[in-house]
Amino acid sequence: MFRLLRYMKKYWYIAILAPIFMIIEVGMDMFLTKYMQLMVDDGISIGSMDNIIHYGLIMIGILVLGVAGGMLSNIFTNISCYKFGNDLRKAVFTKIMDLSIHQADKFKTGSLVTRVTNDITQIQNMIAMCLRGLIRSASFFVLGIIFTLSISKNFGGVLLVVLPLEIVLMIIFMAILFPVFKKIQDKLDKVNTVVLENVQGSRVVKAFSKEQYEYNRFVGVNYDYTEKVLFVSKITAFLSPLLNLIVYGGQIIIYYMGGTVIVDAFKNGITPTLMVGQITQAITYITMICMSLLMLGMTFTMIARAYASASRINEVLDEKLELIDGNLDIALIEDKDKGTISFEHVSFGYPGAKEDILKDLNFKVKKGETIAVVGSTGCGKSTLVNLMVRLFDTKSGTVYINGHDVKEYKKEDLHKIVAICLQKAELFAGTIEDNIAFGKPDATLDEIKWAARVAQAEEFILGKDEGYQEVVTEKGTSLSGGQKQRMSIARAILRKPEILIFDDSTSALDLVTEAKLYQAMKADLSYVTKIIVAQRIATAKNADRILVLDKGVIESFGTHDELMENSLVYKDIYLSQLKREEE
Ligand SMILES: Nc1ncnc2c1ncn2[C@@H]1O[C@H](COP(=O)(O)OP(=O)(O)OP(=O)(O)O)[C@@H](O)[C@H]1O
Repeated sequence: MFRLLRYMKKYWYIAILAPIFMIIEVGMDMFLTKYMQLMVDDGISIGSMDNIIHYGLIMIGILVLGVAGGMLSNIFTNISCYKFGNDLRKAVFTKIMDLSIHQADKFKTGSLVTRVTNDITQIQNMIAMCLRGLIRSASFFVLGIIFTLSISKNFGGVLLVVLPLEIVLMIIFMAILFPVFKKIQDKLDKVNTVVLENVQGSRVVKAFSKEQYEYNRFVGVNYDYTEKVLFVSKITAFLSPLLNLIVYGGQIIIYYMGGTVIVDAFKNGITPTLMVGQITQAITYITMICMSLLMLGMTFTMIARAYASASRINEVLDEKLELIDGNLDIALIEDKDKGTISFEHVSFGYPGAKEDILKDLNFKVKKGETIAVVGSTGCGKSTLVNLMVRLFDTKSGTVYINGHDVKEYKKEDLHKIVAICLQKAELFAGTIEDNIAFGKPDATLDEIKWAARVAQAEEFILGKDEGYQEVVTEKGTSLSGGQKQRMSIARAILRKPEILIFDDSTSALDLVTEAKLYQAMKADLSYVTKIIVAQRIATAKNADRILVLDKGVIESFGTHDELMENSLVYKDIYLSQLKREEE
């Protein structure tokens, strides 16, 4: 956990002011109690109005200083803690963005959300508690003991009984509670995971009428989480009254001891060594000491909870990045290599899978060529193109883009050269213009319109009430599947990459629109190398060459006519689709 405190380093000068002002507040509280005693014993008891006014004015001054100290302490605590939380959240988020897809899958989305939000809040609260509460409680505790003993050494005996009892009680409670904190965070992960899955997949849930099933799943994980949290609150609910019992016990003993001294003095006609005000003062201190011990206990509970959260955050921060950027200067890429792709002995398998999905692939693509990738579903087409944008690294062999191993590139540079349009069109909350300009925020409206025109999106965009300014939701519910695909195509085109990849990105377009799209791309993007993953032979047929994947290997690679002659797999797919169309 201490490692995470490095994010506090920048704000140490603000953080240090919080306990300083807190000590002022505590000091003033102590003095206030002292002046209350003087007010009783040296003012009210002897009927001196002058002393009452004198002590009253001092008490007002002390109060003002105490309140100011408390307020400033709160302000500095909050500033430093929120800034710490902000920086830590940024660091964890950045790390999450750098994780490979396998690594993100390993943590699960719901758990990553809990870590960035709730876990960081736990640490933030713990630091606030330490800056304010720990210093406050520790000061009250130490000063309380000193002030109590300064009234009468005999009260030390009361502390010797009360404090060990309280400490033992708290140790028992902590031992019960500490192991539960990690479990609470894990249960919260599960709640977040189910919520996220349902928000992301709400259409599927509705389409399959699985609302009740999903509701039951949510109720299950929510119940588990609530059970754990309730367990902690039930235990804590016992702690407070039990501690109060000990405090009241201590107060009764003090009343008894103090009362005995005063009564004995009256009986013997001598001046008592203790005054009424001092007994009240001792009672206040004993309560203060016990309460501060309770607060210390609470602080340790928060430290334990934050410790569990910190280890979950460190798991993310310590995750060794799989995809480390290279340092290639893309300005040095030779013109003859631009727009080329080459796979040399490339094999790839997903972690944990028994067999490789891609086995020893070798092929080259020239600048400006249009290559279609076909094959049965699940044969590895998306995996193949994902290797070109380095969403994963190969298990063996090398993928060359523009003549350089993809590992040599900085991710940002590689994605300037290669743009991919993923199978599932993802939109973000914002206008149509924002969504198209996502990959090139400085694009002019003319460029955006050009990209939309090539992507065959202009017509439907202009049909919207607000045109390019029409607001779409994150899930793009106001757009059809084909419209979303065309926006996502426009987004990739706008970047004017050297290599453009469509991963089954036109599956929702009718054949006429698809043909128009490829025609427009041929006219406006002839210099761009295009890789088109396609299910439909009608899409693949017009490509310069077609790569047929089968059982992880390249079954054949050639033009439509060549493949119709030489490739059994291609011919099979072609004939089955033709038959389906005829039927
Ligand atoms: N993240 C992953 N982890 C483990 N296995 C995966 C992962 N992604 C895909 N696979 C598996 O790898 C294989 C190839 O998947 P891929 O998506 O590349 O196939 P595809 O040919 O594009 O399929 P489709 O035509 O249906 O889109 C499939 O068997 C799939 O189950």
